[in-house]
Amino acid sequence: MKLLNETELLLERCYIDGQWVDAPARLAVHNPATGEQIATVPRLGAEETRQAIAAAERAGVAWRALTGKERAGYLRRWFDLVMAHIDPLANLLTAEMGKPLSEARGEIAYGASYIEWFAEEAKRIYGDVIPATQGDKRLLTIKQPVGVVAAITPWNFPNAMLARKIAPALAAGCTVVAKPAEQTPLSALALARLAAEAGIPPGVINIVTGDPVAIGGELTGNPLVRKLTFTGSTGVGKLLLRQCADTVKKVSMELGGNAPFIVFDDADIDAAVEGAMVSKYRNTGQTCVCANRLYVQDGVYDAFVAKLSQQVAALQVGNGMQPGVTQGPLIDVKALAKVEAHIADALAQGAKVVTGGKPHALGGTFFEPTILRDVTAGMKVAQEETFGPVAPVFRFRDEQDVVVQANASEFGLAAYFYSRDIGRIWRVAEAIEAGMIGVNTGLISTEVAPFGGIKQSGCGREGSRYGIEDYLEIKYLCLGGI
Ligand SMILES: NC(=O)c1ccc[n+]([C@@H]2O[C@H](COP(=O)([O-])OP(=O)(O)OC[C@H]3O[C@@H](n4cnc5c(N)ncnc54)[C@H](O)[C@@H]3O)[C@@H](O)[C@H]2O)c1
Ligand SMILES: O=C[C@H](O)CS(=O)(=O)O
Repeated sequence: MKLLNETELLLERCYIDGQWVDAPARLAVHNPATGEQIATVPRLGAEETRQAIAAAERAGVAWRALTGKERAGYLRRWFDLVMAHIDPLANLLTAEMGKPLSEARGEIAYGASYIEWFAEEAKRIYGDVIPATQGDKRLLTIKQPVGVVAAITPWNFPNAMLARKIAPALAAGCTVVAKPAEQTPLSALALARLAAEAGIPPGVINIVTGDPVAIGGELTGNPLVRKLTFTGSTGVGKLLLRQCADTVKKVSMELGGNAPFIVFDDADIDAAVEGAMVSKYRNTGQTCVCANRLYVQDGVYDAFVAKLSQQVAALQVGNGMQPGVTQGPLIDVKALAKVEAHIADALAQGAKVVTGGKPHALGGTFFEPTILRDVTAGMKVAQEETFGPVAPVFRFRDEQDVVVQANASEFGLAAYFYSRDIGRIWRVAEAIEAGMIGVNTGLISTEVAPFGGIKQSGCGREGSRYGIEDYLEIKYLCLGGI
């Protein structure tokens, strides 16, 4: 296997129809830890997107004609190449997004696990033979690829969110035109470089960087695109849903979250603190499944806050490339301003800072890991996704009270709770309105389980044996005259 170095994986051109495409108009890519410009990529628009869609349409003819096993072979080689390049890919990811290198390596392996998973699922796309109701008929179904898929992805997991979309699409026989977030295009371009190295034919994967509105307008309006898969904020998701309506596209939406994290008085408090740390502060609190609201029963509230505070104090804030750093910078000044606004709003309504609460002494977009106590439902930290290292800790009285509080959100992506009472575990797991629930754990994401939300956190599922269905159409065949 030929290994590419970091320079070969740092692409500053788009990938369309197997060609690396340049353009004079540029988008700058910055390292959020230092503010330095690390690269520029083409600022493309609707015309180049049209060309990419046409290329995907052309490539789809041969790609869908392959057997599932043949497509699996390509995906397997791509997986092997991604894992063989985990170090340069992680360096690129940390440079453009800021997360600590250890988390970046974890993300590369996590994204690759979806490629591996769907390399296997590609061989298991089954139809049905249906018992006919008339003697001269034979009924069956077959599953066929949707066609050209548009993928739009966020900056917080620039590798894994794209792999989680391209892998099932290609496994199903679809082709893809993807637009990564303008803050973090390099991971997507590096993935495409390795896909080309794996022999995935030109036009099967296309990466377009540039003006999100112009590119998104073409991806959602072009009738050749038969499906949109989006991961990002609920606001943008709603806009894209509306834009897809005119051509009635299939859609998958992985949107915002506001996860409740509940600690009952019968919980293992040390385990709950450990779970809160990973759920709240992973990726510096910039994940869609982060604990956004921590609810602790009255009897263990003070003990939990004290233990959590000790753990938070041990977090190391800094440049993600430095050994030992566990909290990187926020992605940009807009994200920093939102965190500050949420804290100011909470303090104005009576909350107290237990630890942190202000921008870090390092400056830039670094922020002190924060715990707030005595918070209430009317605060922004309860109603909105903070998307930063802030843990607001709410009190609650009893099971019924906390389920009502937890469900008082338009979001329903992830939720977590800690209890050692099996009856309570079943009652609360069935009552909480979320697509995914962690019970006595703060880390739930895996390629083998269905990832996705309900309510305004989205529709569809990624990963698991369900994830490929969103890229397939079921065709019913009725054979008469038998
Ligand atoms: N549910 C999930 O799996 C999941 C995963 C990661 C992030 N998210 C959510 O994403 C949000 C943070 O990511 P973000 O700030 O990148 O979200 P965002 O919605 O601002 O951007 C996401 C993507 O949409 C693009 N975009 C923005 N406006 C667009 C438009 N008008 N037309 C077309 N494309 C457009 C952006 O360029 C980016 O590529 C949070 O709300 C987080 O919860 C959800
Ligand atoms: O932020 C969104 C990601 O989906 C988080 S996870 O890595 O899949 O848990």
